[in-house]
Amino acid sequence: MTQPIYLVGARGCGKTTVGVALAQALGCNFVDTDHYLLTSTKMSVADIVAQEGWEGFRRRESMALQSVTAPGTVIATGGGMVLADSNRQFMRENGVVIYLRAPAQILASRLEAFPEEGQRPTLTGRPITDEIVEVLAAREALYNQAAHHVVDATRPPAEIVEAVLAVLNTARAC
Ligand SMILES: Nc1ncnc2c1ncn2[C@@H]1O[C@H](COP(=O)(O)OP(=O)(O)OP(=O)(O)O)[C@@H](O)[C@H]1O
Ligand SMILES: O=C(O)C1=C[C@@H](O)[C@@H](O)[C@H](O)C1
Ligand SMILES: [Mg+2]
Repeated sequence: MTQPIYLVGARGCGKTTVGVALAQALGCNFVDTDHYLLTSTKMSVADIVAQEGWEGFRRRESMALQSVTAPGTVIATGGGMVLADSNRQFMRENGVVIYLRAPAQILASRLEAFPEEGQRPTLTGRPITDEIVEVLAAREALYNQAAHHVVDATRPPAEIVEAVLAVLNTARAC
């Protein structure tokens, strides 16, 4: 597999968790756009949003997407990467896009257990469960539009990796 693999989906669907394991299984590199921004700006998502607003963060994450795109790489994107048409188009044209889909209730329980507020500042000002329902309703169509493949992300990470490998239908080496 030489084309980049982009993992998309809502906060808590497991893009980072599954991405690390998938890259290991494929013998690929792994990058995460949120982590890339954290290390390149030395600011958390909350810091960037406080200084530049969500608009500034979205601009930076679109640039990060282009910077991290490389052959033989599994790329965990931020939950809002699909919001920009240009990002969806870029991912579809430059690699294989996998939507890790899970219902709001499961996402909320994962995020309540590990909120990581610095990297996941509130998007709506509402409690996590309400926010996830609202955000998923607004974005589900965009995740589906972006994706070449949709994978059930409610199972344990190792099973999700196997499901992704099955849809990729490819040798496990870059
Ligand atoms: N398949 C899974 N089963 C159970 N827990 C999971 C699974 N995938 C991820 N988690 C847990 O859910 C939390 C969020 O996972 P992760 O950070 O990978 O999500 P993400 O999609 O990268 O979120 P974000 O969009 O905020 O970056 C973590 O605490 C992780 O351990
Ligand atoms: O769903 C979102 O809009 C976000 C998800 C995270 O991955 C971060 O990219 C950031 O907190 C925004
Ligand atoms: Mg992540």
